[in-house]
Amino acid sequence: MRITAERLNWSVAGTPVLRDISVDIEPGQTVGLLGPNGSGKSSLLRCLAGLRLPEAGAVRYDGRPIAGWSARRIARQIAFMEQDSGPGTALRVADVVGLGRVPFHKRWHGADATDRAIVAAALERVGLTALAGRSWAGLSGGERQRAHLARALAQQPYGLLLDEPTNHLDIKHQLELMELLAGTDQTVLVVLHDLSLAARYCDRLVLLHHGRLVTAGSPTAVLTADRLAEIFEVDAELATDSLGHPVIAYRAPLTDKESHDRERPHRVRPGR
Ligand SMILES: Nc1ncnc2c1ncn2[C@@H]1O[C@H](COP(=O)(O)OP(=O)(O)OP(=O)(O)O)[C@@H](O)[C@H]1O
Repeated sequence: MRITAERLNWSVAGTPVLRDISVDIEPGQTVGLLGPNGSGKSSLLRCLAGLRLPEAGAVRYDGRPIAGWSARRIARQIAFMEQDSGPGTALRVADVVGLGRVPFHKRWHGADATDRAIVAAALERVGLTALAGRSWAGLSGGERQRAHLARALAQQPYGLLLDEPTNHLDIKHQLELMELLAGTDQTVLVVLHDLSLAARYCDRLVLLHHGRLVTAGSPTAVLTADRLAEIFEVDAELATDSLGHPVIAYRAPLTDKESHDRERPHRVRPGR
């Protein structure tokens, strides 16, 4: 599925959060959404998931504008895994993952054998089969994160929108998650703070700053030492490891002055 944001603008109490953002994610691509804290990544995902109504612009799935679509209709197309979301109830893990099947239930009907098989397969895919019967409340942060991914997979969506899904995951599970995302033929937009993971696993990267799109393109085109200095305010070195994977070594945070001294014309400033 192609997911498109077309000149999106969204603000809170008159303060612009997203400014004229256009992004086009081709079917089957895994795209990393990057940017410093507060740059608008979660807000953009929420607009793309139909949870925020942009003041201007459009969100399209396969070219069709989603304005006015029901939550159920959207949930049959895309799954959205939010940051640190959780039912916070006494549900079992399998019940939480089963919530991913709700958009497909017939009216007044609960889960059937097909739903249960899909939930079991999703739990297996994230390595949580053994915890299916456990109470949600007792899960660790990383287990919850994997269960949320299983819920999103159980939706069998055409598109996946994931907000920092590697939070709480140990390194093995981070790599497994990224391999799953890179290997799926679903369209994926994933918010990541780990720039090395993003560079290694994503087909393309989209970089936001102060609610604006700075650039979008291949990892090598987007992640340059100058951009890391100007946008993320760190002094960093980009290299390739012995396996050929891109790695970013951080030398130090930059002071405001040092970062401004590296400023280039493409730097996005608040209020412009
Ligand atoms: N509902 C809201 N009410 C008030 N301010 C909001 C709301 N949603 C977003 N914002 C503000 O908009 C800006 C962008 O927030 P957003 O959560 O999209 O950033 P982000 O890039 O996902 O940040 P982070 O990396 O810290 O998760 C922030 O300054 C945030 O405080």
